[in-house]
Amino acid sequence: MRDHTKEKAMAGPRPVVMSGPSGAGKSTLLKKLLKEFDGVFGFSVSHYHYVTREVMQADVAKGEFLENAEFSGNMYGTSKAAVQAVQAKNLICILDIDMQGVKNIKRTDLNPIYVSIQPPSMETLEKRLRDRKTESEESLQKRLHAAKVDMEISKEPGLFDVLIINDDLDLAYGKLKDALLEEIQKVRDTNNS
Ligand SMILES: Nc1ncnc2c1ncn2[C@@H]1O[C@H](COP(=O)(O)OP(=O)(O)OP(=O)(O)O)[C@@H](O)[C@H]1O
Repeated sequence: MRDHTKEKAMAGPRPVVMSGPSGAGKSTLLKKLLKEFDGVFGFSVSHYHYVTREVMQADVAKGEFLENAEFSGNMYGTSKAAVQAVQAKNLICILDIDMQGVKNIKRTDLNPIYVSIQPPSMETLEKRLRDRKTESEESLQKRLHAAKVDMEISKEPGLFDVLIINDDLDLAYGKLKDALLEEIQKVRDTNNS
């Protein structure tokens, strides 16, 4: 059998997908994580691409992008190469992506840990989004609708490795840490060796 140990070591730590509806608490949990584990996590640079539309579209078609979107006529995306660059620095790359992004990344060989952050209920989600005071009524309704869809799809067996209901923040954070502990330890071990 071929020995893949070396290749894996060179690839670096597994990335982490953090998905879930807007307002579920992804940023809140991430902030805690970054505060507790300094120098362990990294972010892929989501860049505007100064390439022609044709080049970008070809890359998207080849599956080089995990996410791509278009804002005011510009195309942008998170590329696989950007994630690998973070891994090469021995950092756990955090990918805050939506369901479409999750499906795209499944088609790559990046092998992330898939985490879904979910609100305890639609009512709680609505309250949190309203209290956050970041949305207009229209955008709030849009997010609530998208959340319903997201909550349903997330239950699909095998789609996520861990599904965390963010009710009590400290409990949810504990679960997130448990899911990532092995990878965090690897980063630390590599740094200390
Ligand atoms: N466990 C919790 N209990 C109570 N409030 C919470 C909890 N987790 C997060 N919140 C609050 O809910 C709101 C939404 O959380 P947050 O902004 O982290 O969500 P998000 O998933 O990152 O949303 P978006 O995708 O829109 O950025 C925030 O105001 C946050 O302070």
